[in-house]
Amino acid sequence: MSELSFGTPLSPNALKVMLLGSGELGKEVVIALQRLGVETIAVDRYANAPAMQVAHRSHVIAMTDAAALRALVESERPHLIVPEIEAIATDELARIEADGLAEVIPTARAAQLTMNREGIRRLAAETLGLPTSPYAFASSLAELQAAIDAGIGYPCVIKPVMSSSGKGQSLVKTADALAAAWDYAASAGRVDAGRVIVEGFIDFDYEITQLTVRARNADGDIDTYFCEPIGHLQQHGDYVESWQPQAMSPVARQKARDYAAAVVNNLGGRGLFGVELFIRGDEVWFSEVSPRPHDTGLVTLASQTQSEFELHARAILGLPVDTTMRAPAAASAVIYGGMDAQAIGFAGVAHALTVPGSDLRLFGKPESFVRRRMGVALASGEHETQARERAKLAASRVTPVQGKP
Ligand SMILES: Nc1ncnc2c1ncn2[C@@H]1O[C@H](COP(=O)(O)OP(=O)(O)OP(=O)(O)O)[C@@H](O)[C@H]1O
Ligand SMILES: NCC(=O)N[C@@H]1O[C@H](COP(=O)([O-])[O-])[C@@H](O)[C@H]1O
Ligand SMILES: [Mg+2]
Repeated sequence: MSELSFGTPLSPNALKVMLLGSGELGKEVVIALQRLGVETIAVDRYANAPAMQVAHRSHVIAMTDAAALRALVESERPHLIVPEIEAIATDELARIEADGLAEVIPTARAAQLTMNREGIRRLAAETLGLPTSPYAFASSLAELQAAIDAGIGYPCVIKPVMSSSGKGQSLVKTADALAAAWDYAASAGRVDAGRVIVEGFIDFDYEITQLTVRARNADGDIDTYFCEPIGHLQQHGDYVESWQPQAMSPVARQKARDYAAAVVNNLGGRGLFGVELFIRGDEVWFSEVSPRPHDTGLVTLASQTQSEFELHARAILGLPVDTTMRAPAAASAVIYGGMDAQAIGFAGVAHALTVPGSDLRLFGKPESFVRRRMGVALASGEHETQARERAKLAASRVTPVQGKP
């Protein structure tokens, strides 16, 4: 990489970073960048998104619109472009990178491959030979049925190729539920690409996110760094609780690191990656990877010396990183909106924060949905059980309400 020079925000020598996607994860990345004197530009599909509330300025565009994306990058001329969500015109990012307009984090190719489940699954399973669930892709209900009949079988998991946080995802146990799953994938993904992945169901003991960082070492070369494994619980394909560290057998722990390294080193570039893995005994399956901070990694705000957001900021800026923990254990528990309403309030915040070792993030999303993540409770503890109990107790004390609490 060419050396990035740090300057003064809002001046001609500013080091400028543009986030594509401005949710809760981007908000923490912006805060980390601001602390290092970086000028930040937050972009999303709607106004007053969380990261927009802390960035120097913001823009509302359709990020899947290649022309709109190009025009914005040409007018802002950021040094780095940081994808934050799974709904971006990544082919245009590749052109922007090829034209030398800006550097895409971690690389435009990584953004392209991971934005679509087909790209990353074929890379991991077919190119790198990592164990994954059995899978097939389908562009019609008939193709989907044929793939299941040809060997995937039931139960299986059906997901739109472009989606995240479980949007459009179904667990299908019998053939009569298939048509509904196809329709749901088409209507509820982040982008309707008219295509789904169907995966054989893996009956795992537990699942983890292996946060892995590609960052410069003291000699200026890129090294791979691992965080302690993060265990998590998912409901409807969306995370509800996470904790760190997750206890693992030595064999599974080493496989997790090996698989994570294989994937992130193929994707290349600099930054933090969230590698999702399923574990049963000493067996490990690769599931997917985010080439950016991961929602389950919100726990690192309470557990690590440098949170996953600080690690991402440092890595992309070419700075050294420290992946050690600062607490014996920590946990996070999600706070959902629980209602469809604009500008909701939150009751019970002070009571929540009386839980020992607890902390809170309220994201400030302008609109709530029943299953929209609006905040997260964090807690440190002596061990996993204590940290999880504390985080869940703190989260349960925060009550979303209409209007003012
Ligand atoms: N093949 C599978 N077998 C068993 N469980 C699965 C399978 N695929 C997905 N799941 C469950 O559903 C969860 C969400 O799946 P996945 O990570 O693919 O969706 P996502 O929409 O990308 O979610 P996110 O953006 O939150 O990572 C997984 O963490 C796991 O708990
Ligand atoms: N699993 C990926 C993930 O958690 N992404 C995070 O959720 C935001 C979208 O939230 P929204 O759907 O509530 O707008 C994204 O912008 C990102 O911060
Ligand atoms: Mg996932």
